[in-house]
Amino acid sequence: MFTVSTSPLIHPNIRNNVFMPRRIRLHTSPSIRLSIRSSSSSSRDTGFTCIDGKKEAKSIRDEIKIQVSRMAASKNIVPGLAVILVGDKEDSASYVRNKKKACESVGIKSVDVCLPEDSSEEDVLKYVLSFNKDPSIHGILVQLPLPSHLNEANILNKIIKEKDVDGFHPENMGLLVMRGREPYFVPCTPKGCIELLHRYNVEIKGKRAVVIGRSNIVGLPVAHLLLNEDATVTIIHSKTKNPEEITREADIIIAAAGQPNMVRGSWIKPGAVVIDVGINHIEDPNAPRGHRLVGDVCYEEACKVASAITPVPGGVGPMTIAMLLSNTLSSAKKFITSNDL
Ligand SMILES: NC(=O)C1=CN([C@@H]2O[C@H](COP(=O)(O)OP(=O)(O)OC[C@H]3O[C@@H](n4cnc5c(N)ncnc54)[C@H](OP(=O)(O)O)[C@@H]3O)[C@@H](O)[C@H]2O)C=CC1
Ligand SMILES: Nc1nc(=O)c2c([nH]1)NC[C@@H]1CN(c3ccc(C(=O)N[C@@H](CCC(=O)O)C(=O)O)cc3)C=[N+]21
Repeated sequence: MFTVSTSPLIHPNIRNNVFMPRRIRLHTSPSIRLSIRSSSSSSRDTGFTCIDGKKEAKSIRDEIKIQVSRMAASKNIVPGLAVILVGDKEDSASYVRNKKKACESVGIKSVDVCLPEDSSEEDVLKYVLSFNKDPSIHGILVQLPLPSHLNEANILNKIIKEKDVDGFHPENMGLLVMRGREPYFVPCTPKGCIELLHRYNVEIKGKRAVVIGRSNIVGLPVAHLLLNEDATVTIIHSKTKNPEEITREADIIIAAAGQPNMVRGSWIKPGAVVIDVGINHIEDPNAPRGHRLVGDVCYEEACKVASAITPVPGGVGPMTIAMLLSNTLSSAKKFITSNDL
């Protein structure tokens, strides 16, 4: 069960450079008594809290917008993000569109390169190397997954770590998992998950956390972030036997398996906090376009057992984009500092 703290909302364990820069932490989310499931940011009587990622992401964007305009006024520098998309997968294209819109909303310059599906590694690398050198670009993102003929590692390794706002470069990942070291950038989705826990005042230290999934993008880095926050962490993957027995022990569950509705109500300890990272399109003849988005957690069941849960959509997804903007802004700040030296 979680201990209660009403104020301050800023978590005492936060490590400045790893999560949001302190000045961006101006949030005013409700402090929740997760342990007794009584007070709530939602209107339900049960004490259940729907963790509003959309709202938190908006407040982060508002703060970033202020900082971007100050940077433009005082230093004449506009943070720049380059996104490379190879192929025409609809969900990738839609993510890139959302990100572009978010950049525009805060005044970050966004440069998109859309390459055909049959592009060679050299075609992609040409852009990566050119953005590496471009002083107006502070962050580079290569949209994943890449078409199967391309070697993802070869391409991601070529993004210089100072512009690796996705945090996927092996050096950044290495620094993330080493004790006492800090990466240049923390991957956006994991960072967004932890940021939501902080913003809703969920205590992590000493709690049992279970992460479902061990991918480089989500599962593995989020497990290390939880460990850095002194949680006791267990990772479940596709070969794990009886996962529900493990999740039932968890105070915090982070589900990132890409399996629609995998986590049932019966998998969750009463009062646990559940972060649902999954983005799954399922067919639904009643939905406007014949399909709808669901997470990895069966929300209808989970909300009867958990004390708090992120919805899909409107949970982790918008936070991922907000963290990308935050990483891009920090990169531009570091660029200014290094040029001032
Ligand atoms: N909201 C957001 O901002 C984001 C959402 N996503 C979503 O999160 C989900 C995960 O993404 P990603 O990490 O990239 O996916 P991957 O497919 O790369 O990894 C999935 C992980 O889940 C594990 N897994 C798969 N099936 C099961 C199962 N039945 N039981 C236990 N573990 C299982 C896999 O295990 P193994 O290693 O053994 O194969 C693997 O480690 C997807 O739905 C994706 O769309 C992703 C990024 C951002
Ligand atoms: N290099 C790279 N970096 C990534 O961070 C990355 C990636 N590749 N490839 C794909 C995944 C997926 N991902 C999402 C981001 C936001 C939403 C998002 O905003 N979702 C909205 C819903 C959007 C909709 O309605 O389709 C929500 O959950 O509310 C979803 C998914 C980032 N990824």
